[in-house]
Amino acid sequence: MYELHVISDGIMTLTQFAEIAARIHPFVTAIHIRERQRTAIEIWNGVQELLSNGIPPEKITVNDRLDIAWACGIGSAHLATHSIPLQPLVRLSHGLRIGRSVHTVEEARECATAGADYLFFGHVYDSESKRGLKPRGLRQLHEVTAAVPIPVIAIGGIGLDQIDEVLDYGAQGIAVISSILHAVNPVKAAQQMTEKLNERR
Ligand SMILES: Cc1nc(C(=O)O)sc1CCOP(=O)(O)O
Repeated sequence: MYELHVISDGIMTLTQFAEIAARIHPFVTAIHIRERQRTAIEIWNGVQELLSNGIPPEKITVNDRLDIAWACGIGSAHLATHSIPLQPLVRLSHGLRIGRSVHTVEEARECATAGADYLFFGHVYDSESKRGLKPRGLRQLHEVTAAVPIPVIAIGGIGLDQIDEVLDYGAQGIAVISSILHAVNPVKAAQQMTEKLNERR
């Protein structure tokens, strides 16, 4: 089953994000709070808003903060290149699904060996979030997917029209910010993407 991850944009409030999440969660695999500028208690409160809006805990992910994931009893945590190393965390994961963003084949191999459950690879296409940085492209996506035995989720500039292509290049799903959160109708966008992913199941 191909995965659809939706990530907070770091711009809207977490209350606004939780309102959108409440409407789109039936169509998505994971809802990520990725808010580098926010404090632990703000992220904690964001998770509580997601939970009280009816998002199942197993669909909620926080970036970089395994402590918050553990304390809130949610399903997963997602680490970045600047996060602490995976290996000691994996030993302590207590059933948490742990993802990791990677940007090279080498990093992908290292993180898979260290015990990551899945990877994000990007940015595949031009992305507003990575303005001025050259996208890594489909060929490198394919190299990463071929190099590791765990699911690789494509990220960066992905909308409905890119889904077929990234799956053709080996991605096991997609992760998005703008094509759902900034869509005129986020529910319709999430629904269309899920339908497209399910067609390819
Ligand atoms: C959060 C993030 N991480 C990336 C990476 O390459 O690791 S690209 C990205 C931004 C994704 O936003 P959009 O779907 O709007 O392009």
